[in-house]
Amino acid sequence: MAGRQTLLFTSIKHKLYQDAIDLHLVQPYTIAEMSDVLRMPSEDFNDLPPFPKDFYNVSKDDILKQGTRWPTPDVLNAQRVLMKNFTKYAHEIVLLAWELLNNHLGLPVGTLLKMHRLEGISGDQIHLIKAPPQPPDDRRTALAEHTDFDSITVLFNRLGGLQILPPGDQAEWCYMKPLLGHAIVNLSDALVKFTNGLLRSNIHRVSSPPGTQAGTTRYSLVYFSRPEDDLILKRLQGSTKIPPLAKDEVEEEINSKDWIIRRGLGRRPGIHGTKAFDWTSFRGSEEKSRRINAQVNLAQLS
Ligand SMILES: O=C(O)CCC(=O)C(=O)O
Ligand SMILES: [Fe+2]
Repeated sequence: MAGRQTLLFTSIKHKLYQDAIDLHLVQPYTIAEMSDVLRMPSEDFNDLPPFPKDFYNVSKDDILKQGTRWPTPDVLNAQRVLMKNFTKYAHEIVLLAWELLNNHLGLPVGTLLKMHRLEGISGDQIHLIKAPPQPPDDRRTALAEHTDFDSITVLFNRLGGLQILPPGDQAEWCYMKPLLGHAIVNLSDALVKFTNGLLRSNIHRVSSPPGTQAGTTRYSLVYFSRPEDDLILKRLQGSTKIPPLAKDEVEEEINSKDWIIRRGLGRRPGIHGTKAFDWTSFRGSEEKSRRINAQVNLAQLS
């Protein structure tokens, strides 16, 4: 873990890395063809929109043939075996993280794992991003500041550009340098809910890659692990480390599927009209995660 409060794991060495590279090798041919399907509007409403890039999401349950089969471009259908292997290996990393966190939090054995089973129906996704080089006079943010709306994100990058914002009001953005043979693991918003803010969501953004890397197309391969669809996202029971709710606090009753839809589609003007640009109604756990008005006893993290 790269810091108790940041709760961002680096250094998970795994045979998965070769699969990730294999998948990257197909991307130059695939993403360009797939990209129009899920294009998102700008997330950055106060500034220039992030620099244009292509991305595409592939559902775990579709790839494992256990859920909805989505219309898929031929170029992706040809890679189903590779995607299936990648999904299984990425999920193994996620299970390892659950074991570690479950122990760390003192939860009953298997609590987190049972909420994120490979065979459980969930919003887990492979997320492919292709970001072209930006001109030297336009090195604006490529992906705006955000937290991920999942439980854990496993991230394979070969180029730099990912930056994280540590906790605290004086915090400054730091680059995360990708290490060969390693994945980066971010903790995300569902864990903030499950632990009532004890674990923080990693606040991150993507800038134009540093130095000479800025001249190269940047591919990201991401696995989003999400709670199973029917689970209600609330503070978990059974750990003495997870802080109690505030007096009279009532948690909202929302299941994982509806929460994902709210976070994922909330910013699409085609669905929500101008309300889509009301960032505050769809944002993640930034306030709790920045710990500026910390209500969480950080000593409990040890
Ligand atoms: O490309 C990256 O390094 C990060 C991507 C990311 O944060 C995301 O897709 O949510
Ligand atoms: Fe992200």
